[in-house]
Amino acid sequence: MLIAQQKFRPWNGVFLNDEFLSSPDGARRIVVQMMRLYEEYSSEILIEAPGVRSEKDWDVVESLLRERDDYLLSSLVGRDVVEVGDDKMDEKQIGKVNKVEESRTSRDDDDDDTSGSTTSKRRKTSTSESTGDSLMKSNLPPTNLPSKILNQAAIVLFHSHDVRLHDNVALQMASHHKHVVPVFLWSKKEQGPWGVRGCLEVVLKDALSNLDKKLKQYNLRLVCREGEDSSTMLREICNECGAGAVYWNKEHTTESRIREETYRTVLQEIDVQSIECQSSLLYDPSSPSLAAGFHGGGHWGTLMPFKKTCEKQLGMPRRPIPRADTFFMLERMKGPNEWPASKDVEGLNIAMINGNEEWDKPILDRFPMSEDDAVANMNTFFQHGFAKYERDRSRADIDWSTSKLSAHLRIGSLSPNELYYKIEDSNLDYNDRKTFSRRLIWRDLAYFHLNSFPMMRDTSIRLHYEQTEWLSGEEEDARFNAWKTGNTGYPLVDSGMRELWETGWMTQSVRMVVASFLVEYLRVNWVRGAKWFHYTLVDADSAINSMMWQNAGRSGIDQWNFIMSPVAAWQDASGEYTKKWCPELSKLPKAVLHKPWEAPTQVLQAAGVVLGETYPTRIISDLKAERSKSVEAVLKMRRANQESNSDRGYDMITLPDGKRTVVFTKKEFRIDPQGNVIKEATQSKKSSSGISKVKVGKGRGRKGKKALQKKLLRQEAAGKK
Ligand SMILES: Cc1cc2nc3c(=O)[nH]c(=O)nc-3n(C[C@H](O)[C@H](O)[C@H](O)COP(=O)(O)OP(=O)(O)OC[C@H]3O[C@@H](n4cnc5c(N)ncnc54)[C@H](O)[C@@H]3O)c2cc1C
Repeated sequence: MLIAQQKFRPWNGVFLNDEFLSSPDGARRIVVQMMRLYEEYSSEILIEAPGVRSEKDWDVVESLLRERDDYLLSSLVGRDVVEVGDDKMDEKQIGKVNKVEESRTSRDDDDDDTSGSTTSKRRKTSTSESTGDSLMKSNLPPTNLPSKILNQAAIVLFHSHDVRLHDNVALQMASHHKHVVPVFLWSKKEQGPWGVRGCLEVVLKDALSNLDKKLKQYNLRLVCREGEDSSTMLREICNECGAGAVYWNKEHTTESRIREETYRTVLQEIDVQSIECQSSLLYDPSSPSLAAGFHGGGHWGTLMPFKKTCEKQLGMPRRPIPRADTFFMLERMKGPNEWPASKDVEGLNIAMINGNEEWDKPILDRFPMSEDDAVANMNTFFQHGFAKYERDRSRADIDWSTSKLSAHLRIGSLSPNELYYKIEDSNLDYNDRKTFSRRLIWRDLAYFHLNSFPMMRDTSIRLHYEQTEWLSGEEEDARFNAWKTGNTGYPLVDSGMRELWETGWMTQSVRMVVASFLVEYLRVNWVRGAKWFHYTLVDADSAINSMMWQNAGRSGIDQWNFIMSPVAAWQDASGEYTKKWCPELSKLPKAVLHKPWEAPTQVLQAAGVVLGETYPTRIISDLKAERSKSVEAVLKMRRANQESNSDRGYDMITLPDGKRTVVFTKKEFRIDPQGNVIKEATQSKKSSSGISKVKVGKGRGRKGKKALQKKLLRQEAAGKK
């Protein structure tokens, strides 16, 4: 009717060409073309109210917007898109589960780490924020559901790794539906020992509450349900909303994999699509495939080979969705006509504080958990710490020596892709930014390890290390209790453990000191330390935590090739850190602050310190003797497991595909077939694997030595295949 009216009584000053006036299809084509053009130039479209009066009119507008978006996606992503809204599409083609994988951009150049500056130039040319361009970089796959399903509600599940609206792939994908229902399902029972508990509950609750507030700004909300079994709740909520699809971001943990499998089954039973996305890591940890043996410049599953493999096999990480796009998505998104029943976030049985203790306050004061807080935190770090990260990152006494973004990354209030490209697009020289950038690859690596060894949270990856003898009984309990309460008598260790208890956080270098102390000197099994950390950390992440504890406990893919001294305390060169967390020592001079037992009596008196009264005496005093016992325990276990010993005395482990591989093993643990520690000044003439005689001792530079060691390992790995 409108076309006929415009043909015969056109509005003044409005030109409509013949194609537009020829038919509704012609008009639609022109409108979509114009919308594309606006979108390309980032112009916002205002929809005039008199023209859109009813639900039906609005449906037309939405279908136009979808058509525009799908065109942009198909042309930019450069692949065939199933027409959104094409009901003729055979529904069987859709498949019950649409796995939304990271799409892969091929890179034929090898990103050698040393060539970082050229890489950075190449990356920096591609930072245009124009919508279409960024959609291409973000590589979001188009939704390929027929309009029948798109016209039904989509449920978007939020868990504990993706509590954000921006750069949330599941939410972005679901936004193609007519109605969207954001949902959080909480089952305390399903958490288990490595799920959300302790301090993590505090930050999760705050993040959920802030998410709900933000959604309300867009007339949306977070529907929260609580019960024993989340899949039953999911089924109920799907039925109540008449949902056509459920979207979620995979969490990549051992328990989430089981839960997601149950969801898929339940949804299939009620004929609802499950759409799984990936948004909490740079790469899906099940995607890269590492060959056994000495691989790409390092042992299996270590950082640089992993990074290079990901880049080669999967391309560079996905670019984040531009913030403007998130805004427009939320502006357009509509909730259901009637919202399903929901609990308040505050009413959920998460981090319930009994009594007046308010132990959550210092945690939330330090780590407020909204998306805005995450961005503010990130920006402050980039202003004050980023440029000095290479130099200061081990210092616990310098503010912003590290980013303190771990809780946001863990809960997902900050997208790792956003942080990654904030680093990569910065003006900082490659050598000044590379370590910080690699921290995000470490995160991914931890999930790769967990994906490969699901039992690693409490069982040694080097399985034979399960036989290591640790301290036991009352002595073990006494040492462990002193450690966890910050009463070991070693000020740096106690400062770290007190900071952890009070605020849920410690910088990495102090985490290493306390972990090393527990394992190497107190001789307590690393699993107890890992459990305590998991309970007390704001960033408790069962993949990263166990990777680090396994390495500290020597049974991981890596072994720390150093021992952190509890006394040297270069992490607290000024002493301010210890003075803050052990205030009873604050009047001690710096020279004895980290070893008060060495202070003369008058110095202690002047500082008001009475060891054993105002501050504990040392729980162990002969550090050297304790360390020797630790080394002896490992050697004893290794001697009893010669079949896991390579020709050069390295540990061998079995990979998930059944292949055996060599993993780095500290020199002090390398033994020959007779069980003697290998003294490695000169390699033996020719080992059974055919390694030729090479001098690796004196007379070669550090680089030369490293190169030779690599060569030997390569030869060895080749021999083992
Ligand atoms: C024994 C031990 C246990 C740990 N447990 C956890 C844990 O449960 N959760 C956790 O997030 N980190 C853990 N870490 C790693 C690291 O200590 C923290 O990520 C870091 O201290 C957080 O502070 P930040 O955000 O200022 O880090 P930054 O130095 O600013 O690093 C930026 C981000 O990179 C990631 N990252 C940094 N270091 C590592 C690492 N070694 N491995 C993987 N990712 C890393 C984190 O997400 C971090 O937020 C552990 C380290 C040790 C030694």
